[in-house]
Amino acid sequence: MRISVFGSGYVGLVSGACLADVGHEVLCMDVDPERIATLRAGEVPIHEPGLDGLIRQNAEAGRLRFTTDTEEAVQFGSLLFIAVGTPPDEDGSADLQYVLAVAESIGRYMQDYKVVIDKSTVPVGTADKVRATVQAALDARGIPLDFDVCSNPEFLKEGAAIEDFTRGPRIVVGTDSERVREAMRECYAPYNRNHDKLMFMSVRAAELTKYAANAMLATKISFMNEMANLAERLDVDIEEVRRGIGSDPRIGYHFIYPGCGYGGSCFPKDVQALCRTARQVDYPAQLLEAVEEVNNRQKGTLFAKLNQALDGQLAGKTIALWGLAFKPNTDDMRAAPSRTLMEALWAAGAKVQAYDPEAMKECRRIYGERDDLMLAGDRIQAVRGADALVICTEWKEFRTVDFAWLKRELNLPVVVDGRNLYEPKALQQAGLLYYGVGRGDSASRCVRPEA
Ligand SMILES: NC(=O)C1=CN([C@@H]2O[C@H](COP(=O)(O)OP(=O)(O)OC[C@H]3O[C@@H](n4cnc5c(N)ncnc54)[C@H](O)[C@@H]3O)[C@@H](O)[C@H]2O)C=CC1
Ligand SMILES: O=C(O)[C@H]1O[C@H](OP(=O)(O)OP(=O)(O)OC[C@H]2O[C@@H](n3ccc(=O)[nH]c3=O)[C@H](O)[C@@H]2O)[C@H](O)[C@@H](O)[C@@H]1O
Repeated sequence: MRISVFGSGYVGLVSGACLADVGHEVLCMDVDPERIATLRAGEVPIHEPGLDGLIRQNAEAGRLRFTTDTEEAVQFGSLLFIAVGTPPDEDGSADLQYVLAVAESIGRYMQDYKVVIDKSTVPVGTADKVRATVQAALDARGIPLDFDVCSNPEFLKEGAAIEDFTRGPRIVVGTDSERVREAMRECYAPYNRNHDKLMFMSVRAAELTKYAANAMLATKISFMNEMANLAERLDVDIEEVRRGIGSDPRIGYHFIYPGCGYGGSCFPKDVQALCRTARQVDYPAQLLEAVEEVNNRQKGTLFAKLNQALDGQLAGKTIALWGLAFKPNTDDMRAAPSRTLMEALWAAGAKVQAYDPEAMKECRRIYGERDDLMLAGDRIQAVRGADALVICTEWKEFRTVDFAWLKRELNLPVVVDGRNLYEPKALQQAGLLYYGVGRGDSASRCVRPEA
């Protein structure tokens, strides 16, 4: 099939490359000329494991192309995927301007029947707005052309995006049209061989399914962070509790890792947008509002622990920071807990020596050159001369540490572990003061972020 993808970010590029890989002819379009030039030069503007190779192979095979030409992209595909950003508006609701700009272009340039597919995460009712926008542009041209709009939300995770796209448990399609059902069956047939993963439903149900999935996962995390904070005050190790509840298949082990709060481009904005939708229909979503509140508080927890460990004497101190990305295997720092921590440390007059395996360039782009930020070449350099160490991201290379070495390097023997990577006893035996999240042995050192 001929497929155009509007928006060549995480979702657009991964979807485009994966669909090309199973034999479709794909044209990825983006309004950012630099991004398209980079892609045409054979480079990938984001860090996503496996994506470089997939793009290269399919571009070389001529199945995957890139353009900034909207008209060409509208006319190329019979399936037009919208995968542009839906950032939060000032009031927290999803900003649909990019989605509707694509819809307007589709109406302006289409010459024959198209299936318009909303892959961006959009509030319930957006497909109607997309349909109205395409129709208005067609009406302005005075051309009666047929088209359908469906919802096909994306559930991939950054860092495992290709695996999630190609082997995800379900493909949700919201439509009431048989013609669309057939087109989507054909599009996803190569991913739908062993058992039928396609789930057809109403457009509005598909739109809400996406928010409900993210809200559920975010709720699990905030719930566990709440339990961790409680465990800390009750002298219980939350890691024992996590294993205890995860073994119940009704609960499961996924998404119950306590930590320094969820970040990324999606959970924070999607929980906020769903709260906003709820308020618009006069239903204050108390649970969701609390999920967000707990998360915001949790993001302050590392600073609070460090501040307490250093008796409020952060001014002039140098803090080593391992992990800048909002999670491992990505360079993405959007809403990352590391940013909340660094900004609080700077405000308190401390310096940061940071290292991340992938996000150094992104950190430099966000914060530029500053006297209170040293970007280290590796984790060892980040620790050298520092007073204390904080871990914000659970990259594999941070899991194994010689604690005796760490004790020798740090001026003060303080380690704040925002991802519970270590066994408290091992650090304590090495003479380090260990602060995890909800760890029994550090229970006496529980800290209220707001304190
Ligand atoms: N990042 C993720 O892991 C996931 C994101 N989503 C959703 O998918 C959507 C896209 O997210 P990302 O790929 O992360 O965004 P992104 O910010 O990485 O990429 C969006 C791209 O769209 C381009 N763009 C903006 N206006 C355009 C237009 N009129 N025509 C063509 N391109 C245009 C931008 O230049 C940018 O390159 C969002 O709604 C997001 O919530 C859904 C699942 C996973
Ligand atoms: O809509 C989206 O964009 C995507 O949002 C999330 O994916 P992503 O944000 O890439 O990353 P996650 O692995 O879900 O992690 C999000 C945040 O939660 C944190 N987290 C995750 C799991 C956990 O147990 N504890 C925890 O604190 C991570 O550290 C990270 O900061 C969802 O997992 C995807 O299914 C969804 O498609």
